[in-house]
Amino acid sequence: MDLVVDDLVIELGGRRIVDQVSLEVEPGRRLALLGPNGSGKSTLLRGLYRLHRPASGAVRVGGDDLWRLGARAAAQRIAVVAQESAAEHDLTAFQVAMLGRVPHQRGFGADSPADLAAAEAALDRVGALDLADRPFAVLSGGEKQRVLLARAITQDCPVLVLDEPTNHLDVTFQLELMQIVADLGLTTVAALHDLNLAAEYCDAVAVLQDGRLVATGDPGTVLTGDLIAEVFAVRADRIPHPATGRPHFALSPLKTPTTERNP
Ligand SMILES: Nc1ncnc2c1ncn2[C@@H]1O[C@H](COP(=O)(O)OP(=O)(O)OP(=O)(O)O)[C@@H](O)[C@H]1O
Repeated sequence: MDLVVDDLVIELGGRRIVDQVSLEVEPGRRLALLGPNGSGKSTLLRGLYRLHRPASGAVRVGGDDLWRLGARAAAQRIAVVAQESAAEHDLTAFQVAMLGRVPHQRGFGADSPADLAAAEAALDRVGALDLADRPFAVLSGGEKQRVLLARAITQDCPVLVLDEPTNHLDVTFQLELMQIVADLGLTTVAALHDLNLAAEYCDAVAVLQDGRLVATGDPGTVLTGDLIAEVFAVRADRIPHPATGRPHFALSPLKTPTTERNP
């Protein structure tokens, strides 16, 4: 299922936070949303999962306007791994994973054996089955992140939105999570801070600066040293990843301390 962002504007507190952004993610492709702190990544993502209504423009999923679809139908199409919300606090990890089934259920107490099996399989897939009976609130940041990914998998949607999914994760699970996401084969948009993870695991990148899209396309084409210097104010020396051949970036300050000390 495709995801189209069409001239989207989101205004909050009287400020334009997302400024006329247009994007298209084809079915099964993965887009990394990049940009400095405060550039509008999370706000744009919230526009994709119906938390912020556009001031103008539209988000279409599978050809349908997100706001015409309604909340339940939208939650059957778009699953989200965002920073945790209060909703999970009194639940066990298993119950959090089960929340993914809610958009597919009618009425209360309708957990079918298939729903329970889906939650169990999702926890297993993210290596969190041993956490199933533990209260979500006491889990570590990385453990919570696994369970929230399990909930998104349980939701069984064609589109997946992730907001900084590798936050809190050790390096092993950062790579594991990106691989799990890639293996799901869903239409995916992920806000990432790590340029190397973006270049390694995503088909395309979109770079935001001050709420505006400054570049979009294939990571190898878009992520030039000049673009990275301009947007992030760091020097990026690009090398092919020794194992995969994908673009890899060695980052350093634009003015290195060595240069300043030894002019
Ligand atoms: N509800 C709100 N009301 C007013 N301003 C907001 C609101 N939410 C976000 N903003 C502002 O919008 C701007 C973009 O914030 P956003 O969280 O989308 O950026 P981001 O790119 O995700 O940043 P980070 O990388 O630091 O997570 C910031 O200046 C922020 O203060």
